[in-house]
Amino acid sequence: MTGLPVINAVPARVESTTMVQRVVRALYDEIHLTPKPGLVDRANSGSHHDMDHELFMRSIAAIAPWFAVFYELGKTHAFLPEAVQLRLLRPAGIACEQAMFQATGGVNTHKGGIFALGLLCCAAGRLEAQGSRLSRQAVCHQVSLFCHGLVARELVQRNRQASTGERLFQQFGLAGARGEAESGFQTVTRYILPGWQDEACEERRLHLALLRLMVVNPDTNLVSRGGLSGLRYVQRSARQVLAVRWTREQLHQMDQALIARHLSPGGSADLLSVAMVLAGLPEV
Ligand SMILES: CC(C)(COP(=O)(O)OP(=O)(O)OC[C@H]1O[C@@H](n2cnc3c(N)ncnc32)[C@H](O[C@H]2O[C@H](COP(=O)(O)OP(=O)(O)OP(=O)(O)O)[C@@H](O)[C@H]2O)[C@@H]1O)[C@@H](O)C(=O)NCCC(=O)NCCS
Ligand SMILES: Nc1ncnc2[nH]cnc12
Repeated sequence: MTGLPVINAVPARVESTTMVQRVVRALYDEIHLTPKPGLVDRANSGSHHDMDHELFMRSIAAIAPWFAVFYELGKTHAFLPEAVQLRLLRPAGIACEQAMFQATGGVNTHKGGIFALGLLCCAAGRLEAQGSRLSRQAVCHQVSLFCHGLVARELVQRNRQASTGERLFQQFGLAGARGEAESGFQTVTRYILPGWQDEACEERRLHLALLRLMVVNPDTNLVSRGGLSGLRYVQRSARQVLAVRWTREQLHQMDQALIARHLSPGGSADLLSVAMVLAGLPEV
């Protein structure tokens, strides 16, 4: 691949048409959403001392062009077995992570987002090269086929504990981003998309989806920062907010509570971007 394709930042309010544009739009919409309990947004840095809104914008600009690469790799290898696709994708995924780290001075802003959204772009490229229509089910099924056996290969059998995810699997049996991808983003398709239209207002729709994700997602970020008690605290807090006709003030109060506990549901932020992309696809 000579050079990187130019991806213009999606102008505000332009309806995304391609999967790559949907993904880049979702990354911008996620960081724009404010407030987000424990997470970086336009108001504050949440529970992060090493990143802010501007750093996320720099990170998105650096990784955005790579989603077209992931899409093209899906097209190029569309007639190879799904089982080899992740191995063929990973070098580009790691190169994209390096572009992120270069843009952020070594801070991990979008590692999970690159993995999840990169897989979605690759799945879309494969399906479109095969002449198939994109649907939520078809794209998620492709991702689960790409990642079949990933948890067993990389987490169960792994004895060295290199990364956060690998350590947390050994300690708590949580499969993190790998398990979510291998399931075909089941947390999103089963618990978030069915109620996507429960709120008419776009901002409340995203807040509702994020709160619901915090209730159900076994977020390894929360566990790496606060153990299982940290995860349970966030799940309980989100459930309490959802029990009433919540307001932005309640979200702000939850934000302050998570910041005080240094808790950040970064995995749920990534899955919110996944949900935005999938919600834009036809169901079948
Ligand atoms: C496959 C990998 C991406 C797995 O990476 P890792 O071994 O670290 O495993 P996980 O921790 O499970 O996942 C990494 C990130 O995924 C997000 N995440 C966490 N839980 C979930 C979940 N249940 N579902 C989905 N996604 C989840 C999370 O990312 C977000 O949080 C990060 C920012 O928060 P912070 O607390 O500051 O994070 P740090 O502590 O700084 O992170 P560490 O550096 O310490 O880990 C930010 O990344 C958000 O995105 C998890 O951090 C990886 O091993 C891999 O293979 N990468 C190569 C790329 C690739 O293969 N691509 C192919 C397709 S393009
Ligand atoms: N807004 C955000 N804050 C912290 N971590 C994140 N990971 C993805 N989006 C994030």
